[in-house]
Amino acid sequence: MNWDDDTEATAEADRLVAASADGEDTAVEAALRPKDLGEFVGQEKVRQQLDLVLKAARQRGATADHVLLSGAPGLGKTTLSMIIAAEMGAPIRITSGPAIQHAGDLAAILSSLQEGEVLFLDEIHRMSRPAEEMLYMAMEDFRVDVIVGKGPGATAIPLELPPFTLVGATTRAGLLPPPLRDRFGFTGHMEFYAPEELERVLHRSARLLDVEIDTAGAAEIAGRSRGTPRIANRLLRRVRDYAQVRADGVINREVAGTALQVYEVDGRGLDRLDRAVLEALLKLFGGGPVGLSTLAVAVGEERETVEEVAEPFLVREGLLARTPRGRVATPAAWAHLGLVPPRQGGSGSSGQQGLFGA
Ligand SMILES: Nc1ncnc2c1ncn2[C@@H]1O[C@H](COP(=O)(O)OP(=O)(O)OP(=O)(O)O)[C@@H](O)[C@H]1O
Ligand SMILES: [Mg+2]
Repeated sequence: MNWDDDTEATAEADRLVAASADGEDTAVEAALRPKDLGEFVGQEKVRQQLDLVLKAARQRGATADHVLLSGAPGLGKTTLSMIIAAEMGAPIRITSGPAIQHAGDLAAILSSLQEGEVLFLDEIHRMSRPAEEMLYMAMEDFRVDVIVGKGPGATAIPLELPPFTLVGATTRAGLLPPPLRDRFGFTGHMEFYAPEELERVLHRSARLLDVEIDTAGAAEIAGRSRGTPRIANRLLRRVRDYAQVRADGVINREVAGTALQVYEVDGRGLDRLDRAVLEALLKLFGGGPVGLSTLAVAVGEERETVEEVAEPFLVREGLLARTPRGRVATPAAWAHLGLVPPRQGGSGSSGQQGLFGA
């Protein structure tokens, strides 16, 4: 089993720009979740495809095919699973891979499903092996074998299940065994959101939270939200606090910008840790290449924290590259911190090339 994302979650926990949910998110997210496909912002492809899958099933009066949703944390997988149930007019049962360690746990859930019910299985890549194998048969034949007894006397009692729709969610589609992946009729890959889409999310959330925000204010927050609605909504709540205490309650560009400066989230969504990593790389190591361990010591963080918490976003933003010789800053990193890269030594003609040569 793969438990390695636990370290990441702990190290991430106290960050304002963490993509994973914290306690406060969990409390307010239910209120901010779009309730149907029409309200769900962005993800045009997945939305259109899903719309067809669900409409066709409804027309046939059938249960929808199993759906797999994959994508980074906070992009709307849980939200979409609830929308699927709502669109099908079906009840939804919510559980997760780590909660199902024994095949028996899964058998209990499956055998109590109603016809047409949506079973949402979050973090499906973290299910135990025996449960996974039981799921294969349940998905394909709507049947499970319940094993009674132990050893040579054990018998398998077949149990018919009502047709149901499994909606699996994973942040790591690559970790799913192919036989499991193949049993989904439809796979939706969730992408990071464009700034304009996040602006729409923000205007909608502001309306629900009853706070006034103008176009420029929403744009300011959207640009710092790392392509992720969950982060956009969290930043909105912090900016709302600032607007309430220090301004007249209205969120405009200046209020949003100043508030996020207070919380150390910069114009591109980098926080203190991200900037510390970049600054060390540029100022202490001339832009690299430098080894991960050295870089971690320089910023006073664990190796894993730098690698799993800070780097993925820096790489995605094209600010940092991981090369076989070590970590290297890109020209965009120098520009972002307002620094000038040192002239490369040697022939001169190798210039930038030297920075990226592996
Ligand atoms: N397309 C969207 N339109 C509007 N709001 C969205 C959208 N996607 C996500 N959100 C908001 O972002 C928050 C996080 O979404 P959600 O919980 O569905 O993410 P997730 O992909 O399930 O994350 P995780 O991987 O951590 O489980 C929710 O509060 C939801 O309101
Ligand atoms: Mg979720």
